[in-house]
Amino acid sequence: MPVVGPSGVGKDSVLAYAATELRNEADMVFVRRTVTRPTTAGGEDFIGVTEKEFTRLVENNAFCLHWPAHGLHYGIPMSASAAVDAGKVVVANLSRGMIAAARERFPRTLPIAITAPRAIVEQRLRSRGREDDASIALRLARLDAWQAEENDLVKIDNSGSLEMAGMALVTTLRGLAAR
Ligand SMILES: Nc1ncnc2c1ncn2[C@@H]1O[C@H](COP(=O)(O)OP(=O)(O)O)[C@@H](O)[C@H]1O
Ligand SMILES: O=P(O)(O)OC[C@H]1O[C@H](OP(=O)(O)OP(=O)(O)O)[C@H](O)[C@@H]1O
Repeated sequence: MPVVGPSGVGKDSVLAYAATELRNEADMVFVRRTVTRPTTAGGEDFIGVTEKEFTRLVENNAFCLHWPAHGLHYGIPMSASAAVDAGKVVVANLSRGMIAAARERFPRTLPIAITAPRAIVEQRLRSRGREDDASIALRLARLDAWQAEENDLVKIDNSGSLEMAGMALVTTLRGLAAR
């Protein structure tokens, strides 16, 4: 299931909360993304590769979905596709622009949109401290890149505590696993 929303809204934090809460549930898989960012950058648990390595992985069909955004490349490993085939609920931080591709490849896709007002997103990007001003500007420029179709997704408000949004994601995922 794609977890989407603008950079800085809290997708990785909410995902990490849910992953911890659901760690003993064998039918849930939280995907580790491959990103062209140094592994030392911190934040989400990701596989850091160079641009060259990423291109090689694309050529070798190592990703079921991949996309560029704010100067980086992001990939979802093919193992995620195998987990979907095995009937697991597979959860990954995705670009909003990849929802259509995800739906095409995985018909049961239900996007989960994490939301918060602009001022909160901006403040979170700054306090995260991982990006410089230029990188933050690229992320803020994409804030309104996409408007959710109300019927086609689940929305989770992350303007309050992480626990509230995290538990909302846990409840949503448990509901999907029970379908
Ligand atoms: N509910 C919350 N309350 C306070 N801070 C939050 C909350 N959710 C996320 N954050 C903080 O906001 C920043 C951006 O969150 P992150 O999970 O990296 O966002 P994204 O994955 O959407 O880019 C991080 O520093 C994180 O600790
Ligand atoms: O097309 P968009 O919906 O704007 O998304 C662009 C990228 O930003 C999001 O990642 P994330 O927020 O994790 O990026 P960051 O950690 O590099 O800021 C999302 O998962 C994409 O990789």
